[in-house]
Amino acid sequence: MNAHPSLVIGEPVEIQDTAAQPDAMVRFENISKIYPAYRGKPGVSALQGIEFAIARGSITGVIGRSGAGKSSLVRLINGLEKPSTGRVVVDNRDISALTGRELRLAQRSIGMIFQHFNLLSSRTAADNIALPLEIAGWSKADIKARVTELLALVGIADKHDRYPSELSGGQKQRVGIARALATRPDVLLSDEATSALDPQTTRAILDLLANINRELGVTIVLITHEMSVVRQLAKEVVVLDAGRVVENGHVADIFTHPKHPITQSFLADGDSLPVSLVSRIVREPGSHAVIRVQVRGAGAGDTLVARLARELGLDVSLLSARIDEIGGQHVGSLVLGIPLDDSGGEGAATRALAWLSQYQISAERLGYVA
Ligand SMILES: Nc1ncnc2c1ncn2[C@@H]1O[C@H](COP(=O)(O)OP(=O)(O)OP(=O)(O)O)[C@@H](O)[C@H]1O
Repeated sequence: MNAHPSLVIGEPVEIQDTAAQPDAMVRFENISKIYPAYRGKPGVSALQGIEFAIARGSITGVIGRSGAGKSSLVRLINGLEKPSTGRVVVDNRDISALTGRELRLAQRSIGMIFQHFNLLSSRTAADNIALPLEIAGWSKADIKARVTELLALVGIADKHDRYPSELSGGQKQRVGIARALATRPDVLLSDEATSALDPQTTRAILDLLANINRELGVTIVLITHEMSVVRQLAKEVVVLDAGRVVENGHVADIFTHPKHPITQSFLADGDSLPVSLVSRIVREPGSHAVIRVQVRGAGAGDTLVARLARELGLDVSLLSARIDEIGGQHVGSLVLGIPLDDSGGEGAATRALAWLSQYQISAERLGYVA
């Protein structure tokens, strides 16, 4: 029933022979999570019948609408929450059974990054990164060496003595990533880590996470409500709805043949790009700047590319186009390639963005293609 043998999802619940999954880093076994009634508030059944595994070294996206149970699922992985039924096995240990010192030790091998970074404002970047090492009892000399290494790894070696208030959102998240990796975890949990960042910075942070996965072999579990984030980074995706896994498998399979209405609705959100195009978009200047234009209304986009090309005298390429009819309106997006100048300058792309903005057409720069 599943496209990928390491992901086994129940609906109805299919109990996996765990011996057949020697490479599972995280295994959810018959998990449910019920938050009990509290001070007159009714109990909440946040997760039911969760049964799947996350392969060692993989990048798995967990996507769902608000309240679907994503944060509950991720807090079960690092033992911040206990399941109401079932076990969560991380690196062959039942983390749900651990308490006290044993749990704290296990948590050192599971790093986490957050939407709002969760840095201490009174500490410099270096001292924020040092914190988990201080707690783990490392010597001052070892901490100093490790922090220098981590700052370089996340590309902010020059921000050692900066306070969070002196850093951009992307730089703060780099500090958060370095802190999460400090104790050399096997698993990195990302809870909406790019939701507060602009598209360009999001892309840079996702590239950094991809490098970390490739170079350090860290298993990444990525919680998000944005399909574009899953599409850019994850190889596997798990779609959650109302506490249940409704679809899972390879990202490319799920995106080309979404079966569940929730998955289809994520794809219709307008931020979707063909997988083949996403894999071509890079951050370093290539031959064309890539600009996504949102179009809306009768005949949306029909003449836009031709007008843009004619009025600005540009050789505009249409890299992708998607127009849906929603409630009788045409809504969609065009992805355009605008050639860089001979010297690699972005004058043409800047003029195109100004032209679009003059007509109140919303547009964003996604990166470059070679
Ligand atoms: N500590 C808690 N006590 C009671 N109910 C909770 C608690 N944490 C989460 N819930 C409830 O459990 C359900 C799932 O919440 P959860 O935060 O896991 O979803 P989510 O997909 O991460 O949502 P969001 O994207 O809004 O953060 C929701 O109905 C939520 O109100």
